[in-house]
Amino acid sequence: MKLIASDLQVGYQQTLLLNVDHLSLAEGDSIHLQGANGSGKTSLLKCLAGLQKPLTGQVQLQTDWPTPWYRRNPSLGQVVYLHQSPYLFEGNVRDNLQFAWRLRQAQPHTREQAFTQALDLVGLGGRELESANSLSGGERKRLALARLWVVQPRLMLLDEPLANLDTHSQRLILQAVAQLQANGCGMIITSHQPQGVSELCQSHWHIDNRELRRGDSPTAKVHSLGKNYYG
Ligand SMILES: Nc1ncnc2c1ncn2[C@@H]1O[C@H](COP(=O)(O)OP(=O)(O)OP(=O)(O)O)[C@@H](O)[C@H]1O
Repeated sequence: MKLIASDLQVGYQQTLLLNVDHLSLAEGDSIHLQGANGSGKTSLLKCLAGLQKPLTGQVQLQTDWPTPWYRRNPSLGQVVYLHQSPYLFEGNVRDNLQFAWRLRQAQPHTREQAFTQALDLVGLGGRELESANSLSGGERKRLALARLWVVQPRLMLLDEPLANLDTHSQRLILQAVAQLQANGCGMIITSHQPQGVSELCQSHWHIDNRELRRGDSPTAKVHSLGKNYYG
């Protein structure tokens, strides 16, 4: 599975934030996306996730198998965007996982094990029945990641998952992300804190002067991105 974007212009009405000639995100890729505040990182991730329309250009999802007739949106449960301040559903912690489970194509008998694993991974084990609204900001982010882990997407777009977290929560989040990555999930992760994220990622992209560039070379404009491009 691969997301491919070409001739993309990201922005709002008359405001152009970012030009991208061509990019791809495939399973197994891991990319750290950086850029100044307001440079358009969130907007780019939203365009890639299909949550926002680019000004021009298109984003396509390439799969190795046909989408079943009953699945109107082929990216549902396959490409997941994690918001900076994740939205949690009304109800308890378990309800939030239950919702995510509907998007997972897995045997029903594996559900309880998946829930337990997901909550243990983010340090929320044993708190299934607590109201999601009563969780702290850091715990909410951790639950959102557990929810994402339950889905087991093929591609994920993580928007500042470490922002406003203490070091314990950051470590738990990075651990869960690393496990998804080990399962082959491709990812773009934005973070102003390179510590921990840089080590996880094989590629570094940087938004500079409205262009997407390789982080280690401000002159190398990104054309065909992904694992192979960077060798
Ligand atoms: N719905 C919107 N309508 C108009 N402008 C918007 C909208 N959403 C974001 N913007 C503007 O687009 C610019 C880029 O925002 P975006 O959130 O993509 O940047 P970012 O690189 O993720 O920033 P940060 O590092 O602060 O999270 C900002 O100036 C923002 O005000």
